[in-house]
Amino acid sequence: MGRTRRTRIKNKNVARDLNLSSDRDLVYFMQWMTRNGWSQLHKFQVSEFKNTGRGVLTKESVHVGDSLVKIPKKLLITLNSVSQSEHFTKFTDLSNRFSTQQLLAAFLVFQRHLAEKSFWYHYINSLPKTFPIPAFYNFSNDVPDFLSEEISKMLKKMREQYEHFLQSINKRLKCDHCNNSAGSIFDFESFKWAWCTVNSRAVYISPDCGGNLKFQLTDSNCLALAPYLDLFNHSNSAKVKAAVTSDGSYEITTLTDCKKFSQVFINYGQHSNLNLYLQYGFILESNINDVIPLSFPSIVQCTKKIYPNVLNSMNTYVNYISSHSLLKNPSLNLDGLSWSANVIIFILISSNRMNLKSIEFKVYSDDFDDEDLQLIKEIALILIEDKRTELGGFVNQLENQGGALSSGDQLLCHQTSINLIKEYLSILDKCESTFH
Ligand SMILES: C[S@@+](CC[C@H](N)C(=O)[O-])C[C@H]1O[C@@H](n2cnc3c(N)ncnc32)[C@H](O)[C@@H]1O
Repeated sequence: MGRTRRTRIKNKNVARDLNLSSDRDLVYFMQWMTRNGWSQLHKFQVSEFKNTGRGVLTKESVHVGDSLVKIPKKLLITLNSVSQSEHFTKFTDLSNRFSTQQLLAAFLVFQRHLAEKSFWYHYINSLPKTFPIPAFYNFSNDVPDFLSEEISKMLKKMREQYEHFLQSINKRLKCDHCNNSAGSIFDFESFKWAWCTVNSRAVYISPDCGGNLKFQLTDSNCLALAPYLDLFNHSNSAKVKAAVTSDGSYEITTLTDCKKFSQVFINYGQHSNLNLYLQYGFILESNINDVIPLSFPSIVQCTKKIYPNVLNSMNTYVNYISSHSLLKNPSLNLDGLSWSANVIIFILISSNRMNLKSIEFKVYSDDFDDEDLQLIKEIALILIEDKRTELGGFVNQLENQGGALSSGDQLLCHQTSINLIKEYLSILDKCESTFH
């Protein structure tokens, strides 16, 4: 192959991303950051990537130990910023207790409504208008139960925080800026946008960094929005260190190298795909942190296929399982069964052959003999086959629904739910292979 053609093919693979540095909102945003004490530490360029959407590309090599970003204290939105805003605090009844996320979200709603009058105007303009997060689209009716339960929980939390905030403000009080009432400024749609912004973009800070607060909190004050840092996407292979420097800046140092002209990732933490989907609206292929959650009834149902009487003699054992938190997060994963799934199956199949003391001894000494392991394996293979059938059905059902959706992020959210389940199917194959 000639050199020119080889180069062209190589470039085709790397150069699919779109340079966003001349995007008007981003230009104003960077200018505002610079005016307020921020400076670019590397030749970074905000770009649109084919697989991950908007993120940060580096035009030079970045090495272990390099600082990626340093966001000045003045540009961080913390509860201290919220506390200091008299415009905002005058609406709220300070005898109430709030959560950090609730206050940051409400503050963002208020700042967005101030438009050009807000110090954060250019930051707010740089934020996405919609999110490919299932709770943002109220997807809970169109997806399998295990997903809709999680989405409903998230929606419920968001709703409750909104309702509670609304009850804690003087709704009739007029805003000095626009003369509208507080009740009309803090509408649910704006709150939902702000809540999803905080949920998918806030970083953890030490509670001490928040300063003196006017508010009483229901949690520890440990979240902040960090403009520009929140343009970095996540990868499991990225390793970073976060620290608040002596001048109060929020600094991220990379513990992995980044090649010239590649995307610079940070790490949001060790999340399963379900968690990534619910909180951030994306999933990772072959995610090492991924697991397929199992419900206790589904384990019992599969066990009954070989041991039909299993539940009849089991009240003591079920109590034992519940009281020892063994029901916590049973799952299938790339290495087989999680510890709790293993133990639940073992207890279920042993209830007719052993007394509780012997079972307990085996569970806590992890002393399963070949016969035990063979019996557990038989149930595990049934569980895997059942899950495969169930998940295959969900994929078909979701693929048939896709046509009715129109908006970009809504479609993306729908496609991600299909990809999540397809990833589960591939985990099942790997999980099964550990038993052969
Ligand atoms: C902190 S923001 C990162 C910047 C964001 N992409 C933007 O355009 O502003 C987090 C959001 O970025 C997206 N994201 C982050 N990492 C991703 C990844 N590896 N693949 C796909 N989307 C990702 C998700 O939409 C997530 O909710």
